[in-house]
Amino acid sequence: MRVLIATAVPAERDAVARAFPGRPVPRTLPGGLELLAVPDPLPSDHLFFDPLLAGPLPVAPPLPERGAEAPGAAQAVHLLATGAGPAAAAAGTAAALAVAALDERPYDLVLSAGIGGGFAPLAPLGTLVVAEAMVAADLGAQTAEGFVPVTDLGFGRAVHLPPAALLRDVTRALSPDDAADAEGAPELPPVVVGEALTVSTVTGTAERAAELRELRPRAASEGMEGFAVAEAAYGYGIPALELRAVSNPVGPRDREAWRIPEALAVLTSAFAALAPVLQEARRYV
Ligand SMILES: O=C(O)c1cccc(C(=O)CC[C@H]2O[C@@H](n3cnc4c(=O)[nH]cnc43)[C@H](O)[C@@H]2O)c1
Repeated sequence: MRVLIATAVPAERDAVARAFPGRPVPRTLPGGLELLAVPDPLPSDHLFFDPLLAGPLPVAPPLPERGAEAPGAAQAVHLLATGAGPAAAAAGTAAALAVAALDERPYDLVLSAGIGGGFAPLAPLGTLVVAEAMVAADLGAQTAEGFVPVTDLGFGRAVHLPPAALLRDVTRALSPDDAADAEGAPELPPVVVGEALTVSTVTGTAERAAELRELRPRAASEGMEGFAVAEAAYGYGIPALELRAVSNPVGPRDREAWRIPEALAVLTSAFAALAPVLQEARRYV
C-alpha cells in the first residue's frame, strides 16, 4: 500500500517517523514543503509485486539502495508536515497528492495524524482517538437559531467517513489482544473510537466545548487538520482516516495541563503497532 501521513508540525511528523526504522529520505514538493519517504516500510518477509503485472514476482528483485524507493514500488510510507490549520493541511496534502498522481504513483491511503484536544469524559489525556468520522465542526453559518452546517446551506461537505474495513483493521491492530501476539510489541495507548472534529478556532471555554458536544454527541477529539486532509484525499478518491493523540482536554485554556511529549509518544507507539496494516497490499475503498 502507498500511504501518505499528514501531520501539522514537524514534531508530530517526527514522532510518527520514529515508529519506522531508518532515516527518512526528503523530497521537496512544489511550493516548498518537504515530503519524507520512510526508507524501509517493508517487513522482511514481504511479497515482491511486479508493478506492471500487479502480481507477485517469483524472484525478489534486488533491494533498492537504503533510503531509495524502488521504481513503481507498491509499498511506500510518506510523511508530510503541512503546517497547522485546515487551510495549510488541505493545501499541503493536495500538493503531495497531485505530485503522486503526476508521477503515476498515487497513494492508496491518506492518514491525518497529530496531537489534539480530547472531549471529556470520552477521550481523556493519553488516549488515542481513531476517527469514525472526520467532521468540519465550524464550517457553516451562525444564525439566530444556532449553527447551520455548510451542507444545510446547500453546498460543500462537512463530514468524511473512513471505509469501515479500514476503521476495523486499524482499531484491531491497536487492540491489546492483537498487539500481544506481535513479538516485541510496543505498549499501546487506550483507543477511543469517536468523531474527530476539525475547527479553525481552538476551543478555549467550557461553554464552547459543551456547544460542540451538543452539536456532535459522539465528538471525541478536536484538531485543526483532519477534515481538511480528508477533503483533499476525497478529491482524488482516496480513503482517509484521522488519528489524534490527546494532549489536552477540550475546554478552558490551561497550558499547564498540556501533555505534549506524552501525546507524541502515543503517536509513535500507535504507528509502530499500525505498521503491519500500512504494509498490507490491500486497498480500502
Ligand atoms: O494557545 C492556546 O490556548 C492553544 C490551545 C490549543 C491549541 C493551540 C495550538 O496552537 C495548537 C494547534 C495544533 O495542535 C492541534 N491541537 C492540539 N490541541 C488542540 C485542541 O484542543 N483543539 C484544536 N487543535 C488542537 C491542532 O491540530 C493544531 O495542529 C493553542
